[in-house]
Amino acid sequence: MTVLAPLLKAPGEALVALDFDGTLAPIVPDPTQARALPETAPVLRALAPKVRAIVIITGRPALLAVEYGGLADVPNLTVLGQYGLERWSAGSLQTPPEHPGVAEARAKLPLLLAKAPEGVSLEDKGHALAVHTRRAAEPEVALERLRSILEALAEKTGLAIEPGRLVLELRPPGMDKGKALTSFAEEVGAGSVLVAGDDLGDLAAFAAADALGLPAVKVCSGSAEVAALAEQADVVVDGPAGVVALLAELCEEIS
Ligand SMILES: O=P(O)(O)OC[C@H]1O[C@H](O[C@H]2O[C@H](CO)[C@@H](O)[C@H](O)[C@H]2O)[C@H](O)[C@@H](O)[C@@H]1O
Repeated sequence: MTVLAPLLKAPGEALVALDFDGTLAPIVPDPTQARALPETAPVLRALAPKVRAIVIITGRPALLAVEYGGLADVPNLTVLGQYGLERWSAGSLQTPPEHPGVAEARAKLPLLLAKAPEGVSLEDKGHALAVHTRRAAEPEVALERLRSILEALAEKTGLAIEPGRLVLELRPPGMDKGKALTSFAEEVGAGSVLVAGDDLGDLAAFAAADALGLPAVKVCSGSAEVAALAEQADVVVDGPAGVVALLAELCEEIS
């Protein structure tokens, strides 16, 4: 029996919830160069009319996920960006006012990062600040060295630390992918859910999928970098190519 069976009893009620980086877009050294695999948008366009809704829940700003995914013309698609703070659908973006701690952290970070190893970079997402170490010579070492500095800054500015794949983000507290998934599933009246992710931030979405009490399929986009998500998954696929293949299979299985 296919792992997709929980969705196939009433596929028109299924909510398909997808992460972006590492799940639809292969991980690359430079965050500005990440792009969804070219098969992604066509598969989502074909799947959209067959399911209740498709939602992308991402740490990225919603507009960037739409742009980097080539997703602007996918029908029935909502993008919840910045871990659920932002919402994009049908070409329109809702975004909240900036948390005051972000401006404070933005002002302090250049000095704090002045002595960071070469290759450490800052991604300013407006609502959050991400410190990346993937391009450092020793990425894990650099990340550990920065952890206590960034934790202290988060505490001082009222922000939360979001750990990810060779990244530590300072972002407003209070929202996470689990809360975003729960409220969206309730809003659309989902009868089942497929949730796919690759990183620690997706653990909350996996837990929310369990807590909804609906038939659910939790998909881990596998990598050597994150073990915790695979342990919670119903199925581990081979990175973004495996995710898009599974979505194509779902599309085909729904007659
Ligand atoms: O929730 P997601 O869609 O998974 O976004 C999480 C963060 O992903 C991005 O960083 C990751 O991908 C980069 C590009 O492949 C990679 O260079 C980096 O090492 C990864 O951590 C993104 O840059 C962040 O803003 C997202 O929050």
